[in-house]
Amino acid sequence: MTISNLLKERVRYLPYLKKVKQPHELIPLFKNGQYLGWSGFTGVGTPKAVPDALIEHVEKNNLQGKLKFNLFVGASAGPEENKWAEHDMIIKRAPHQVGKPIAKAINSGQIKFFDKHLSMFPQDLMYGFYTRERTDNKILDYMIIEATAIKEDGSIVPGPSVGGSPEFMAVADKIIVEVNTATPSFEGIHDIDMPVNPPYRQPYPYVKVDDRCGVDSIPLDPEKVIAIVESTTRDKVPPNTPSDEMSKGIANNLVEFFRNEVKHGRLPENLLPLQSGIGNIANAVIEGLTDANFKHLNVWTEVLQDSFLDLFENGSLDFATATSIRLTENGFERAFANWDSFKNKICLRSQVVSNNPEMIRRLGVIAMNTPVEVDIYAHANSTNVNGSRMLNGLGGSADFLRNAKLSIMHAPSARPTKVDPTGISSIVPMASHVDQTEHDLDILVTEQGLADLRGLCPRDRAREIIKQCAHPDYKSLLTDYLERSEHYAAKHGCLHEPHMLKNAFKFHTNLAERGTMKVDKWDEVD
Ligand SMILES: CC(=O)SCCNC(=O)CCNC(=O)[C@H](O)C(C)(C)COP(=O)(O)OP(=O)(O)OC[C@H]1O[C@@H](n2cnc3c(N)ncnc32)[C@H](O)[C@@H]1OP(=O)(O)O
Repeated sequence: MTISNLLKERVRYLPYLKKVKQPHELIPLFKNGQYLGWSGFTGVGTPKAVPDALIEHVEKNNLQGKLKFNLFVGASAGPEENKWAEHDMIIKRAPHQVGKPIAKAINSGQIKFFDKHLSMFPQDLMYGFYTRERTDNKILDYMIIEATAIKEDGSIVPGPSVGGSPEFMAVADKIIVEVNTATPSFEGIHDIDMPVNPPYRQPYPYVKVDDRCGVDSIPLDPEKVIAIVESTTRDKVPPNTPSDEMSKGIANNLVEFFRNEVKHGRLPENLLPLQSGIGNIANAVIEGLTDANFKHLNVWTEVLQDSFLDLFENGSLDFATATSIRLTENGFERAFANWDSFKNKICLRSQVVSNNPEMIRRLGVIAMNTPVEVDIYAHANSTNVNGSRMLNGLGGSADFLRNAKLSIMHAPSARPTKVDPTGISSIVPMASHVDQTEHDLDILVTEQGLADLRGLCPRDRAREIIKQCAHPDYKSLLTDYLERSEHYAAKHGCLHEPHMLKNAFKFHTNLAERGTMKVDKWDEVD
């Protein structure tokens, strides 16, 4: 078959050129029930050509629900996994996903999804934890990895994400490489630690965000590679919602807090390495830091979103390391336009390193993530609306929030429903699902204010959260809940973290029944 010049330029290990195939030629390899690993993290660096060819095959032959896979990706995979969900092609999925179709398939029970700390998922997969039911001793049947180049020794240069690819490749029976010739080569920006299982694992030696001690491509046994496919589709990340008064309010409160920490000597003037989560609010908070005039900032995070480009461009940010650069199309254009200077200021690592508790604690990272809700005692829900509807998954939020020097959660104080513009309070009496505990969180911030929870007992914490962070529509309701709970608990000798269990989820049941968390009255307790 003809091989494009672009592909020949990118594939520098010549024996692979004999393995170049069209995606549809690979269809017979795929059988119902197989275990697949994909590269990618937060919708970038994922394979596209082979997953798309499989969708076409399923559509053409009416195989929906008959050709299904156990699918593992470092984090979310973008439009392809959503199309697979729509075509009922996924049996099991882990550890994180984003998109309405896949969330719908999970919440309808069609896909068996489990979410796991992103620092742990790849190693646990390697341990064979998730394939215990297999009788053939295999872990992954195929790993499909997107590369932006292949070096002379056959090793793989990933694109804008590393994610779990090193571990997935290590345990894959066979590997299919999609070489993306539409995106520039990312050669030189990766620093990859190859997986080693206990008892032989060594400490990660990084003491600064820009340290490099790994390799710049993923080595592999070339015999495992069964096909090279050219891919000509770029990653497509939807635009972020522009920041508004609410997100600017959150950012301002945070900036004031950081300045005060610097003033009191608890943070250096250039702060400490920042981690910022995913989503619109996280993006807007980083936007807010752009105007704050901090200098020589550093970033140790898992995902870089567009707003980090502004921090680089205005000279506030010296260096950023992550496992994924999840830029919008416009963001990638901006990055590629200044690629030569940009690529020296970033480094992409595998997710077991970017999210590693050892590194996060050693570097004193400042972690900032968005919850679904936080309760008055600072237990936070990052994943399940009303305790049961999965949004995206835990992701790396707990990797960072458990181990950071400062663990910060930021959220709007209220969100709208169809019937009430402030129908959902982000502060609730009891979290309907807990991902981050009271033992993890230091700071909670909304556009209303910032609650510093360090060293406070649960009841003081509750008063601080209600006073500083709750929306005015909910302050008196939450105070009423707290005071009634204290009255009830005093009688029963359980005043440490008082609750009225009968009423603890009244906000949530009211929301389900009436579209608002504004409770009319509490159930009697004695
Ligand atoms: C890859 C990584 O792991 S990055 C590291 C951090 N990772 C995480 O924190 C993972 C968990 N967190 C998340 O997935 C996100 O931060 C979220 C979903 C909690 C918030 O995302 P944002 O985009 O900032 O907030 P936003 O307010 O737009 O909410 C997103 C959706 O969740 C819904 N939602 C959020 N909170 C609630 C709530 N309490 N009740 C009902 N719906 C809610 C919103 O209505 C919105 O739904 P829509 O998409 O249908 O409009």
